[in-house]
Amino acid sequence: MTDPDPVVEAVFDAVAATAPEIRAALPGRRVESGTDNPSGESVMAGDLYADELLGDAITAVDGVGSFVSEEREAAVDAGGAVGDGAYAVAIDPLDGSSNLRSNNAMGTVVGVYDAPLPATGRDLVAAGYVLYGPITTMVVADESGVREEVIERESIGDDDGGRAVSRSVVEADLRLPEDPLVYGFGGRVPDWPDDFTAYAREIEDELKLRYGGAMVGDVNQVLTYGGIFAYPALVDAPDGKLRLSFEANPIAYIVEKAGGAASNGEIDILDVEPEGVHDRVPLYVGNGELVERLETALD
Ligand SMILES: O=P(O)(O)OC[C@H]1O[C@](O)(COP(=O)(O)O)[C@@H](O)[C@@H]1O
Ligand SMILES: [Mg+2]
Ligand SMILES: [Mg+2]
Repeated sequence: MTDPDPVVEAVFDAVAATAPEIRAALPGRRVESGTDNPSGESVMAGDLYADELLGDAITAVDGVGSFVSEEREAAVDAGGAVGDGAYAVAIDPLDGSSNLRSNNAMGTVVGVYDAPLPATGRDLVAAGYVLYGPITTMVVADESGVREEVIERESIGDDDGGRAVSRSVVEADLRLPEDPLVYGFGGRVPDWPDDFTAYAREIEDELKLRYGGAMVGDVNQVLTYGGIFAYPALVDAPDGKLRLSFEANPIAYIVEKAGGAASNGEIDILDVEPEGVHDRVPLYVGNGELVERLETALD
């Protein structure tokens, strides 16, 4: 067992401390902000708020040299030299924010890289996500494995401004169950390529559909019950929808550390070479056997 990296721990302390604040701020931020992000998608008020809070909290961590967000065009210089003692932290501040209006699950995704971005997922030293479900949980993966914590506000007293947060580890060694149960595939079925549709038809016969429209929630179901999540290549969008640096790489890192696999349809997600920090990539992630079958089906 390797000792925890203090910078990684401080990053996830910052994320955990921010999570209840983000959650508490959502009720008044279920509307569009009027701006588009670098991926050309409409930004919700909740996206902007989460991005600001997390940006402030993460850039304040000693040992973070650079902060990059799905909602920002350029990296924020946080002080240290990335790759030379400092890390680059990439976030999707609010994942699944189209679920804000319908009050369904959402998340925050975090990747800690030891190389300047864009970098491959092999440069991740840790990754995690917060899931704003009926309870707030945080899953963190690093070299030593994957754990799940429950995050709660400890007190709403005046002394601490309501900011004290407790973290309880509820699963110290999270592993993907061997027998898969659920699947969730994004995109409109008519937009799926024929080879993926054929694969989906097989999976529909074997597993139970669970799709909530937030990658973090859908992947968390796969981690809990076993199965496969995909946001596939689409006929008119061969790179799919999800972003490599902020979404696919951190999720691939977590699921692989939990004993599963992640692919872009051809190779391990973690080996995909990015051209830019906002690149998109198809993502197929879950039990190894299901991901291998998918790769064969897309040959
Ligand atoms: O609405 P669709 O097409 O099902 O897309 C859902 C996917 O888009 C996302 O919401 C994209 O993430 P953002 O909300 O961070 O842009 C994923 O969480 C989810 O898997
Ligand atoms: Mg997202
Ligand atoms: Mg987002």
